[in-house]
Amino acid sequence: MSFKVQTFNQIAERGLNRFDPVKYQVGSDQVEPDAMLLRSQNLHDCVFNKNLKAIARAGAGVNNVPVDACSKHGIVVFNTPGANANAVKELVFCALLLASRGIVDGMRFAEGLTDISDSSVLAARLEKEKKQFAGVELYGKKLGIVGLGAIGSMVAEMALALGMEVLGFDPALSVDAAWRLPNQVQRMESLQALLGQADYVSLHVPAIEQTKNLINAENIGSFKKGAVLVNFARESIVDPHAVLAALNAGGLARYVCDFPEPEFRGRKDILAMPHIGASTLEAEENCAVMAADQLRDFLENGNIKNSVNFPPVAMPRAPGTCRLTFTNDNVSGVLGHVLSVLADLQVNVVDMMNKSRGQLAYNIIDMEAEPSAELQAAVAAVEHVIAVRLI
Ligand SMILES: NC(=O)C1=CN([C@@H]2O[C@H](COP(=O)(O)OP(=O)(O)OC[C@H]3O[C@@H](n4cnc5c(N)ncnc54)[C@H](O)[C@@H]3O)[C@@H](O)[C@H]2O)C=CC1
Ligand SMILES: O=C(O)C(=O)COP(=O)(O)O
Repeated sequence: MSFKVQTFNQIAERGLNRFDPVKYQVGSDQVEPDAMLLRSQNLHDCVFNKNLKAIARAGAGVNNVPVDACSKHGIVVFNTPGANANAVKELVFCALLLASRGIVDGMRFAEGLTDISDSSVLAARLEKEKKQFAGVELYGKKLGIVGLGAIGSMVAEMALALGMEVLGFDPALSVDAAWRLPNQVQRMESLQALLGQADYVSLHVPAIEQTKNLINAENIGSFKKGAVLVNFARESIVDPHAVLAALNAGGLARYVCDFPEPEFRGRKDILAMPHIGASTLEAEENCAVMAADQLRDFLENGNIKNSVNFPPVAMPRAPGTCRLTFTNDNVSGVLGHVLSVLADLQVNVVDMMNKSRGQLAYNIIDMEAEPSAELQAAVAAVEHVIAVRLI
């Protein structure tokens, strides 16, 4: 059995090395791939080949992948939850400091004194002027965190360790995420309430329909005067025009983000980085290894871990068996129909598993012996079956 994996973006070597070259052809030039492995590559206009079985996003956000269309074609979409969270957390720490102290302006000023060659004259000038670059401390200030998942919870821990008060808002918080959260985080009942109290607001929500322009012209007036907004989530979550208006009016003091816009250029109150939240050696390796391992287990065994559109499924393989997997619309009777097809072909089932998520159901069936050639086509012909594999 061999597979083709098409890669996009910079995928860490450690992840690529997880693919055994005997079984896998991996690279950006693969055509008709079984799977795709990518970071922020936009796949919304991509035409998927019939052979495509899975897409792995080495990272958290899957807004660059047409997940609904993938589900319709039975394509499993994976991400790597938490694998780059620490990298983002550390850059949020940096963002809080950049927004609070005269770091950028002070360094630019010092660099710009090129006409002074005498170090004691330079030191005297810097001492005289440094009052322009004084700032405030994070200790004792309130940080409001919107979205308390993998990144939000780490940011909360970090802020508490810095002596900040932490307010959190997350109406969709999972039980696992709630367990991870430090109990000093004060739960806010609404975004409005959080915005009204926080000195700093950091956004850590996914880019989905419900979070589009989450910070907008209507609620930007709710921020405390002089507050700082930090966005290392996605550009679509913040309306840039609302932010510019609030900065111009003196409501917001600073906007620090990972998503530059042309209108941001030249402004001292906006610090925009080139989407580097996850760009560390460690995060890139973590994401690539996790994504590659998830793809391998799916391609070789049909197991599914960390998918955003399929249920989690893992079944150990009994020695000497042959595995059938199929995806179907989540309606009654399909599994029974498939089992009767197997019975008609005199196939003995050794073990099986059936799980559903939303509109989709996914099944693994281990069979005693190598089935006859017509089995795959017979299962594919069953009404509501979307995709079938023999592995
Ligand atoms: N700048 C960068 O390089 C990176 C950006 N990201 C972005 O950060 C986002 C969050 O990442 P993770 O924390 O790993 O994801 P996560 O899935 O662990 O956490 C997201 C949290 O947001 C919450 N949420 C959803 N809708 C919400 C709403 N309307 N209001 C408040 N909370 C809401 C969810 O309940 C969940 O707890 C990603 O979706 C991605 O867009 C992630 C990694 C790197
Ligand atoms: O994981 C995420 O959601 C990110 O935004 C990271 O993006 P990247 O992999 O650095 O292109």
